[in-house]
Amino acid sequence: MAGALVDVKPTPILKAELDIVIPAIQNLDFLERWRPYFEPYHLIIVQDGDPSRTIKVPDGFDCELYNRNDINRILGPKASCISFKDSACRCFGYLVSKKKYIFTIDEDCFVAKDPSGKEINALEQHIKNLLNPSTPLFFNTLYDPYREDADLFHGYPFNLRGGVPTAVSHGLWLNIPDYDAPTQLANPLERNTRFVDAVLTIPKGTLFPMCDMNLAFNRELIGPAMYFGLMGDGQPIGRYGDMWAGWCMKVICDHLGYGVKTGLPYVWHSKARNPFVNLKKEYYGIFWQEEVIPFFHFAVLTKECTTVQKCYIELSKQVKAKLGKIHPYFLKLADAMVTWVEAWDELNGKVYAVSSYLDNHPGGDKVVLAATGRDATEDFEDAGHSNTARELDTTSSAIPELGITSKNQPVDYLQKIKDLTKPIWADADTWFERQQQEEEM
Ligand SMILES: O=c1ccn([C@@H]2O[C@H](COP(=O)(O)OP(=O)(O)O[C@H]3O[C@@H](CO)[C@H](O)[C@H]3O)[C@@H](O)[C@H]2O)c(=O)[nH]1
Ligand SMILES: [Mn+2]
Repeated sequence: MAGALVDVKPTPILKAELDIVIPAIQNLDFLERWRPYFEPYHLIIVQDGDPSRTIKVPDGFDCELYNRNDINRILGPKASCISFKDSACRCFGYLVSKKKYIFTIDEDCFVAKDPSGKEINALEQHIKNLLNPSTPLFFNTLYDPYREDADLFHGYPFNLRGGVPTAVSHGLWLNIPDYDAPTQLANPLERNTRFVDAVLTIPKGTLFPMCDMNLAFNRELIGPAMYFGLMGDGQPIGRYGDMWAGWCMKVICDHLGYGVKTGLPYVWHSKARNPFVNLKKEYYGIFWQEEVIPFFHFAVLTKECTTVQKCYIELSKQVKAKLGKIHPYFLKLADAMVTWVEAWDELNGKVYAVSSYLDNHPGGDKVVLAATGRDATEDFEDAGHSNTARELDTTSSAIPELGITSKNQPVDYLQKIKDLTKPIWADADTWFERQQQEEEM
């Protein structure tokens, strides 16, 4: 019966709903290794560095490639917000994509194997993570309850068992870990050989160091927050783009009631970079992060922040006011955050956050996501949100803004238990003995 109570959806391939974004400074021969997994998908290659160089992509892949000239042509003056000579440039791919989901991977990451020697289909696991809810509001000690072989533990509140929509799936890496330069210098030969078969929701109110080597997200839910900042050429800092995005994204997910998962899938990270080169890029970040992280811990978004864009603009104001004192760089970064949102809205239109939809469209309206013009009403209801949420009385255990919208959710689960176990009630007193006999045979 494991898993019977928590509906585990089969994993669709989503090839028409997902783009793969890869930042590149060299030929993408690594795609040959991923061909069985990536070939059905559309790739968006963001070529960094000298635009006159040619990046070769193996035949047979459906892809579009953008170099710096393309970025300048498409964004005009707003191109100033896209980093140059840093992997943070990849967020341009999130901007120009028109799909619901994004998977981003580095070109030195390959297919990993699990302890049994079986290849890991990283994309399939990310899709599974994104399509199943997260549990940021109450920690499930058996990890991700929405996996085939797991469920919600005794004592898990029934009115939270529906979980919340998952916005981000943060995968991990075997072999070369994503260490900062000082840690790498102190442990030059350390390799990550530990495969942990778990997916965890990062609890609400907890930040984490997001790594973009093996990352997937729901672009319609959280896309406008996935800006990787001003890194690399012309900037005092580099190699912090993914972490910056992770801190902004997590504060916004916590506010809007979305979940962030980390754990499976693993990829094989093949190359360590020169720690001395990395140290030069990271240097300021190592000191600034000790002040930036408390800033995000205590950042407050008000109830007027009902869309990702509004949250992001509010964060940029707080960055300017509170981090500008650390270094003038943060004043520039705060402006770039606004430019990014303007570029996003210019290319994609506004994307509704779930709770904002409830505020702006009580009962009955369709949920049409302007980013893609897609009617997302069904997803919206599937994710446990219902347009009738506004009609719930406030005495119910429902917490609409946290994505818990159905006051009869506890009844749903209890009713499900009754329905699933009905056959047992017929001969309850002998059922258990029979189970034990069968297990002993
Ligand atoms: O200037 C650059 C450098 C690299 N790229 C592309 O970005 C990825 C990652 O490059 P690389 O593997 O050299 O760098 P790592 O140190 O392993 O990067 C990881 O560490 C963090 C840096 O912020 C981040 O979490 C990971 O990306 C490759 O695809 C390069 O081609 C680039 O575009 N521009
Ligand atoms: Mn790498």
